[in-house]
Amino acid sequence: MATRMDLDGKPIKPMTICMIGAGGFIGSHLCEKLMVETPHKVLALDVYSDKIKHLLEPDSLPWAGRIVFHRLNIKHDSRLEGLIKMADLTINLAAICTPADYNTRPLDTIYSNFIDALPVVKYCSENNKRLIHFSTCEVYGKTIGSFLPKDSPLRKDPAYYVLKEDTSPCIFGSIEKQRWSYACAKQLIERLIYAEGAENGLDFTIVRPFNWIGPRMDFIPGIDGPSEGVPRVLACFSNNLLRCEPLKLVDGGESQRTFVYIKDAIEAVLLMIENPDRANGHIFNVGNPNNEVTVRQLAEMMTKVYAKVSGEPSLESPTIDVSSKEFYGEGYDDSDKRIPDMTIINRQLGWNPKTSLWDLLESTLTYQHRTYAEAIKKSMVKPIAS
Ligand SMILES: NC(=O)c1ccc[n+]([C@@H]2O[C@H](COP(=O)([O-])OP(=O)(O)OC[C@H]3O[C@@H](n4cnc5c(N)ncnc54)[C@H](O)[C@@H]3O)[C@@H](O)[C@H]2O)c1
Ligand SMILES: O=c1ccn([C@@H]2O[C@H](COP(=O)(O)OP(=O)(O)O[C@H]3OC[C@@H](O)[C@H](O)[C@H]3O)[C@@H](O)[C@H]2O)c(=O)[nH]1
Repeated sequence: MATRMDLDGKPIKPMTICMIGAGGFIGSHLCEKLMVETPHKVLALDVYSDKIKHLLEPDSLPWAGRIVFHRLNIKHDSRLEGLIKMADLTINLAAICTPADYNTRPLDTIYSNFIDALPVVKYCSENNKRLIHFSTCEVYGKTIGSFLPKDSPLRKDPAYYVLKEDTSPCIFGSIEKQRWSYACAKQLIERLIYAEGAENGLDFTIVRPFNWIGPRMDFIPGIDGPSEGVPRVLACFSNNLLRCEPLKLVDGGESQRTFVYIKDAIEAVLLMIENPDRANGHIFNVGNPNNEVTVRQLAEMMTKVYAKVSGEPSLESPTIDVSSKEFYGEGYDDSDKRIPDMTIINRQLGWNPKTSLWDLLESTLTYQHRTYAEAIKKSMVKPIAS
């Protein structure tokens, strides 16, 4: 492998990375990228390894020995500090991060996103180790524009909705709207990390992902996850399409999101890993401002793309409305609009997303169809009554 150069033309020394939550959606893509394109070593920590099995076995893989899986729960495992000490850099991805949990399991959500991350920050700070911590675009909460009258012309002014790391406020709903338990816990851990940087010199980077999507995201209920489980929207809609059911639009599907392809986003993370002088001390939005849709438009586009990749006709009524109370339960609330400002990541790392929403849905739904269609068909064949 040729020596890799950083953005300032300096050779990059191979490093050891302690990746917590390596077995999840983002972790699996990051591990893959690090194994295929770099000489870095990964200590991969998670309670699950299914999504990175293809990187761990067989022993004949070209990167064998550069990735080692440690099955552990960071809530209670004395090996954590030792593994952080063995590494040059720690990346913390571990979290409960599906909205269906925020209002129904608020304690687990707060513990997972704040309390369980505390020792990771502490061990990094005490041992002078660099930390890349995964936060979320949800820390912005609702836009300022959402509080303006519906017909206010100011709603069209980007100053009222574009989300900027260093100037936008964090606006959450009331305490009984437990949806915000996640965003609030993430915000407090960001503040703690920032304070460790300011008071104790911790070298940190905070990542705020804006709806990264792609293969291996979450699970398909009843196939590789619980039948009653509610994953994030990509997997919910994929599940509906695979089962030829209408896609459920929560509260009319009016909320807006920008979606970025996981492979584009992982490029940004690799730049952070390999350019510490440019990434340390920064908070980065990572998203694709050009891929904005309402959830209803997402449903319509996914329906069209799925018909194309599966060769199956779409339903006559491809969507159905459902209230948030019915779908998520009491205490749900929503972010209205999420457009990331890209100035800081562009200036520091020169990163820009490349893939259009149509293209990323085409590759992702091709994967979903190839991976799940047969299993779904089998699960839907009802046993004949004797
Ligand atoms: N995917 C996105 O678009 C997105 C958006 C915003 C923020 N994020 C943040 O990025 C991070 C990763 O997200 P993801 O989409 O890969 O989620 P994910 O659920 O697929 O991955 C999280 C992983 O962490 C592991 N984990 C959780 N608690 C653990 C513990 N106590 N000990 C060990 N492992 C534990 C889980 O088993 C899982 O494999 C999270 O912090 C999430 O909040 C993701
Ligand atoms: O079947 C569904 C699922 C979801 N939705 C809607 O689709 C939108 C997106 O829902 P997602 O489940 O992807 O989650 P959100 O975008 O709200 O939050 C996510 O954002 C960033 C991360 O921190 C987390 O991964 C998650 O909190 C929401 O408005 C939700 O109400 C539907 O209309 N139908």
